Amino acid sequence: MSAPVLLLAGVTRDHVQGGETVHALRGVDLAVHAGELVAVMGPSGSGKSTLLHVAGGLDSPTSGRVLVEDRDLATLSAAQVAAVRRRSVGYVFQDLNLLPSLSALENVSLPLELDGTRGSMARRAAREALDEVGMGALAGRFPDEMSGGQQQRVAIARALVGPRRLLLADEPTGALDSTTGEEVLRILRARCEAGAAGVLVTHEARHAAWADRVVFLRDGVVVDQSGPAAGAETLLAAGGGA
Ligand SMILES: Nc1ncnc2c1ncn2[C@@H]1O[C@H](COP(=O)(O)OP(=O)(O)OP(=O)(O)O)[C@@H](O)[C@H]1O
Repeated sequence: MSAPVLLLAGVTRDHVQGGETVHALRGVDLAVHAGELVAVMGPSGSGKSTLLHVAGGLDSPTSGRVLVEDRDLATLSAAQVAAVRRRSVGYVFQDLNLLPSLSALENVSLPLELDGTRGSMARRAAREALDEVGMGALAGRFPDEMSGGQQQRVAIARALVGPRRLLLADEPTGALDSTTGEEVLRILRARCEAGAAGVLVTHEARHAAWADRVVFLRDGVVVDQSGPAAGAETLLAAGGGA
């Protein structure tokens, strides 16, 4: 089997808060391969967001190794990690963070332009990403001219734009209605089937059902891993759910 797109090996992350140390991750091992969507579930405070931040180079582990496309982030300079984040990693957060003064097309092309891609090429890639999420016709709209669901799709297009191979989604369906939420998951799933590796943090078993595998965290430890829907339901029934 080829090397995983994302590999966490023995990852710990301690946060110091008010003189106390919180062990947010305590020895997590996780490999996510191309074509795979992995759901991460667990009670509030179990370390899900910390895991996603560490996986995407937004935060550094206290110990252990994080490899993205075979590059060990600990061996890279801050500038090199930033380049990995821009080129290889797409984040979808609940908080959309679209820039209000930019159109959908400009919001999506911005990360590429910041990375030095020529304007015309960046806009072409942005158009493709907007088409992929069914927003091509609204490329000229500004965020306040779009519904919440449309804005979320633009945020996803921004995460997908260019050849990113690792998609990290933290409760990406947020406050969306269930139809729009399902559409977001369908897009993530399709991108994984096209060759990306995805990690989806979710509290909902029916969202985890879109994943190939469910990883269950409790107190910063992976307590179980299983197949899709049935696995998530079983784990929740066992009392792990938030
Ligand atoms: N920057 C920080 N400083 C101090 N403690 C933190 C920080 N970030 C997270 N923590 C703590 O680490 C633990 C794990 O937090 P994390 O946000 O990763 O959990 P989570 O599973 O994503 O929770 P939720 O489902 O509520 O979003 C919690 O105890 C949290 O309070």
